[in-house]
Amino acid sequence: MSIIFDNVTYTYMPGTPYQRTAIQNINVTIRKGEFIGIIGHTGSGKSTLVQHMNGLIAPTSGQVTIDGIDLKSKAKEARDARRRVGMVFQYPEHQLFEETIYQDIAFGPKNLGLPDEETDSRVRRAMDFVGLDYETFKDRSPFNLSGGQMRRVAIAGVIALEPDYLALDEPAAGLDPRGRDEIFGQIVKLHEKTGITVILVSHNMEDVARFASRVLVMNGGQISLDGQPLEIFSTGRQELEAAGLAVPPLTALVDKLKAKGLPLSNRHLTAHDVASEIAAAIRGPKHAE
Ligand SMILES: Nc1ncnc2c1ncn2[C@@H]1O[C@H](COP(=O)(O)OP(=O)(O)OP(=O)(O)O)[C@@H](O)[C@H]1O
Repeated sequence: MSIIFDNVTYTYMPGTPYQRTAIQNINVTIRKGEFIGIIGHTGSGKSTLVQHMNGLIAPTSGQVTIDGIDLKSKAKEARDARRRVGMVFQYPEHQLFEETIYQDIAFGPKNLGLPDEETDSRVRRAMDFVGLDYETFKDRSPFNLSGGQMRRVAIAGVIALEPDYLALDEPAAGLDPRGRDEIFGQIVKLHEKTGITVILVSHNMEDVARFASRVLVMNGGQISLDGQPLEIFSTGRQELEAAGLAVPPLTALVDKLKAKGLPLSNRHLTAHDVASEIAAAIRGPKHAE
């Protein structure tokens, strides 16, 4: 069970003066249950890559398959496969439009033709996952909420479709630190409880180091690094900098982690330790955790 990119290249507006190849010869397998972070400089191809995952755009050449099904196919099974990937875009709250929070979250399941009872239980489960109390919020307008709450409603709408894969493009963009923590806390909880595969695009290396068990670094439309957070943020440092990404000094961190005898393959310890050390390096010794 996986999403497989087989030699995928995508060119915007081919044959025009504006032609632009955004991703090139991408070969990557996203296995079920992974929590993948995708980082890279502006314009490196992150969004283009992610939009292939639910067939929103189709490769100019190469193939994307989900659980063995070619997404480009017109067959019903390909449509079903595309639905297995929930997509949360930047500022998803801009897509809220119903009068109540309930109606907004129920929109997707209803559109799938699910019976009211099933729709209702999905709305309840989705609200629970994003930490919105059903009775308190169901009849409220989605437009009288804080930025973080609005975003949670939007994410609940995607979760209510019960996808196997969840791709999020900068889900915390524009939120304050509390809002960021809320959103990421809910995503991590969802991942841990349901085993949903998460693909997280972010400019924020701290977030990626904290939550992802695998990191892909995009540079010039290609995947220049693919590995565990500790490898990427330490040994991959030169490549990160070549990709225009500023990385806090980590040599000391790596030595420290090695001295602690942390198993480099332990994803929780590794990712969490890297994150808190990065946070400490950024904030300075005064606020070190
Ligand atoms: N709709 C489009 N039409 C033409 N070119 C596009 C389009 N969308 C993206 N591009 C170009 O494709 C390349 C990759 O863009 P993409 O949005 O995938 O990068 P990104 O890494 O997600 O960037 P950001 O971090 O700014 O969101 C860029 O050069 C961009 O200008």
